[in-house]
This record gives sequence, C-alpha cells and structure tokens, in this order.
Amino acid sequence: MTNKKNKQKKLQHNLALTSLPYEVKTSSSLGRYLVASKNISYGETIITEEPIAVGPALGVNRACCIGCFIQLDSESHEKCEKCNFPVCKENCTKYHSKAECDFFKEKSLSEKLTFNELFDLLFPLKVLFLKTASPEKFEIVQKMEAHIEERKLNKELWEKYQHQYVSKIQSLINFSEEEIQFVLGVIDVNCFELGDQQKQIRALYPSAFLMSHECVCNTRHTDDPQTNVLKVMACRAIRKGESITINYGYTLQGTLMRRQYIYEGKYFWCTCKRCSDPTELRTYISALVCKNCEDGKVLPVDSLDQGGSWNCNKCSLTLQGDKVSSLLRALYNELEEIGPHNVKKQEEFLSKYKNVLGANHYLFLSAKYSLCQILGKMDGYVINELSEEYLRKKETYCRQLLAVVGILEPGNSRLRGMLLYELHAPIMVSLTRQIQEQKISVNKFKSSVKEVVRLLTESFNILKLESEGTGEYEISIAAKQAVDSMT
Ligand SMILES: C[S@@+](CC[C@H](N)C(=O)[O-])C[C@H]1O[C@@H](n2cnc3c(N)ncnc32)[C@H](O)[C@@H]1O
Repeated sequence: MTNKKNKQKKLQHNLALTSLPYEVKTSSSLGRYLVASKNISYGETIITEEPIAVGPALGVNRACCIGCFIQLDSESHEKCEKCNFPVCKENCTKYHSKAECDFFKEKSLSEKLTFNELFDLLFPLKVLFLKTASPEKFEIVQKMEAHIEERKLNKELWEKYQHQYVSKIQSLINFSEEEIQFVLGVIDVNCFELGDQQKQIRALYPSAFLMSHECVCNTRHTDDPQTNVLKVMACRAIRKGESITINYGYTLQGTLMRRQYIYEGKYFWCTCKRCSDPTELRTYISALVCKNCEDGKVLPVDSLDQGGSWNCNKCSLTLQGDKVSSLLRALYNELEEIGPHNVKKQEEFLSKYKNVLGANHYLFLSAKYSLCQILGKMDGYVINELSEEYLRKKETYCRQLLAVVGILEPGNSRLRGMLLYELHAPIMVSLTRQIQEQKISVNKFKSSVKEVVRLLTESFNILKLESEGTGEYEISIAAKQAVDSMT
C-alpha cells in the first residue's frame, strides 16, 4: 500500500473513532432531539461530557460548600478567605470561580445575604455569570428551550420567580428581567438532577439535554461525584436511526401523576406507548382494587385524558378522575410522611390499603423498594438476624419489583442491578441456615448457590458501568467480591 493510501486509511480510522454515535435532528413536536447515527450496542457509552454549570439542587438549604456542594456537618466549617461564604476546605475552587468569588466580595454579599439566600440564587447566578466568564458556554445556554410563553401563562409560577429570584438578582447585578426569567426557564427544563445524600446538585450539560423523553427509554446515565462528568449509556441495543431517549420522570410512578409531573416541568403531555396504555404495558402499576366486585381492576378509560373517569374491568363501577387524583395524592403524602426507613409503618401501609391499591400499585412498589433496601441493613433488621418471614418478604418484594422493572426499564437498568444485589442476600442467608441445619442436601445447596452467583454476576455487570465513587459502583465491587468468594 502506498504512503498516501496508508495516511488516508489512518485518517478514516481516526475519524471513525472520533465520530459521534448520534446526530441532532429537529421535529415540530420534539424540537431538537438525538438519533443514533450507527447501531449502538447494549452498555455502549453514547455521551461523556463535563457540565456547563453546576448548582445546588432545589430545596437544598443546609450548609454546603459553595465550591463543590458537599454537605457540611456543622457550623465549624471554613469560610472562603475572600468572599466569606462556607467552603469545605481552604480554597475549594472547584465551581467557585475567581470571577464569582471576586463578585461576591465586591458586592459584600456575605453581609447582604444569609447563606441560605445566596444558596437559593446561586445556580441562576452561576449561569448568568457565564455570559461574561465563558461566552461560548452561554451561547449553548441561549439555544436551550426555556418555554417562556407557557411559563408566562402560569401567573403563579411567574410571579413567584419574579419575587424569589428576579428582583433579588436585579438588586445585586445588572441583568434584565427577560434574561433572568429565561435562565430560570432553561434551568427548570434542561437540568439533570445528580448526586447522593452527601451532595445534591443540578447541572446543565452541553449535549445530553438534547435527548427527548420516553417513559420507557433506551439510555441510563451516571455522573462522576468528583468531576460531575456525565456518562450516558445505552441500556439496550439502539438501532441506527432510532431516537436516543431518556426518562424525564420516575419509573415507579403511575401515568396520571407521571404525565402531570412531566407537563409541569417540561411543558408537554407525554403520549408514549406506556402513557397511552391504561394497563401500563400490562404491569397494572396504577390499578386500584374494585370496591364493588372486589375482583376487578379499576383503570383509566383513556389514560391520555388527565381528568377522565376510571372503570372496573370486571363490573360496572366508575370512579371520577378527580376523586382518583385526590386519593392518590393523599396516599402519596401518607407514604412520604412515613419516610423510607420505618419498617413497621411501611408494612402497616401495605396492609391498610391492600383492598384499595392493586398488588403492583406504584405506591406499594415504592414502599416495597424501601423495604428491600432496609431489611437486612437497619438496626433490628440486620441480615444474619432476620427471621425467615422477613427473608421471604425481602425476596418476594425484590422479585415482584424485578418483574415490573423488566417491562418498564428493559435492559441493563440501574434499578435492576440494585434489585438483583438485594435479592441475593435473603436467598444466601436462608440457604446457609438450611445447610447448617441439614434441611437441604449438599447438591441442592450447590445448585442454589449457582443461582445466587448468577444474580450477583448480572448485578456486577450492570453496576460496574456506574461512575467510580457512587454508591452503585460500590455495590458492584461488593457483588464481585461476593462472587469471587463463592467460586
Ligand atoms: C431538555 S429539552 C430537550 C431539547 C429540546 N427539544 C431542544 O430543542 O432544545 C426538553 C424539551 O424537549 C421537548 N420534548 C422532549 N421530549 C418530548 C416528547 N416526548 N414529546 C414532546 N416534546 C418533547 C419539550 O419541549 C421539552 O420541554
């Protein structure tokens, strides 16, 4: 081969390596969206990128480092030498840029605003700062969807933002009302909510925001806790030409509330295949128990009609849509009040509403997911001391959730990885007890352990794709160690 041909081949090879697995398309209903420009395989990374801007999550007003947003334990934390706001260590400059610090100091913000007030304004301020600090990043922000017209129609929200952000920011820095409301819209519509218990943040990314929504999507994502680099991966194979999608809502939430949540945050009514099907792909995750015949499932007649009535699939019972909404809201609040760490109260909830909510109801699944996570870990419920009854409950809940997640999050979903890990523990403890008490044969024990190894191996393969330093990645390591100790 000649030198020229060699060079050309090398160039083509490099281009193939650097070319993106997606292209940006536009449609009248979706705006811009991403489409696979080649066949993408299961687990393949589609996007890896750094954030344009990072800020605290909404409602986080506890003491956090202004540089990296890690939660600070006490009042004894350090303060930035210049601007006097809390930092986790001297000069934590990760996202506390010099320009920002100089501005805070020049305006003596620590004297004018409490830390909580600053924290509330911090993210919009950081995005607005990009205009001078990084015009190329601000240009990306300017092209993002802010849904200003729809937001103006929501007078309550508009006024609230005017009072909570616009007037306060304008008293500190010279930005127009229009610019500030635009940035607030961009943040609400395009942000990724990231982090963990220690650090709850929101971030804007330069490309990932372009993914359109689908309730049963084909990607999952993870962020690096140190750098906040976002990695978007295919959770199943994606064919060339297929949209690359993300779920803007929550899987374990029924269509009525999920659609409302997406509409209020993203300003469109989802009409995907899950939303259009009253049975939600035969998971019956929203079904109520019929109090008339006690046998049928009560489902929306038309799941795309938010206020529409619900009918029993076995008898003539009809419920008005607004009654169903109030019931679901009340039960959701009751579960929220219980919180995720109260075994007794969660169990009481499951028993109290077993004649109201269907067996797979999402509120039950939420309670069961909490129970799966705490049974075996919490004081009084340590795995080796769990009764056979609780071991069985944990196993049953995990299996029930896995069946639903297999339909609503097909592929290598993170939730599947977590559930497989939770499932292995009660099976293994129970097997160990049975062999010690000579209730099962050695052969039965060995074959059952193989099943446990299979669960752990799949969990490891799913969760190893999470970013290092995340809780899920730690679980992948634990799963691998458990497999190694059993084989
Ligand atoms: C994060 S942005 C996505 C990028 C946006 N399409 C753009 O052009 O900048 C979210 C917005 O995209 C549109 N969108 C995304 N998924 C959609 C869907 N499944 N149906 C209708 N609109 C959708 C909505 O306008 C939504 O508020």
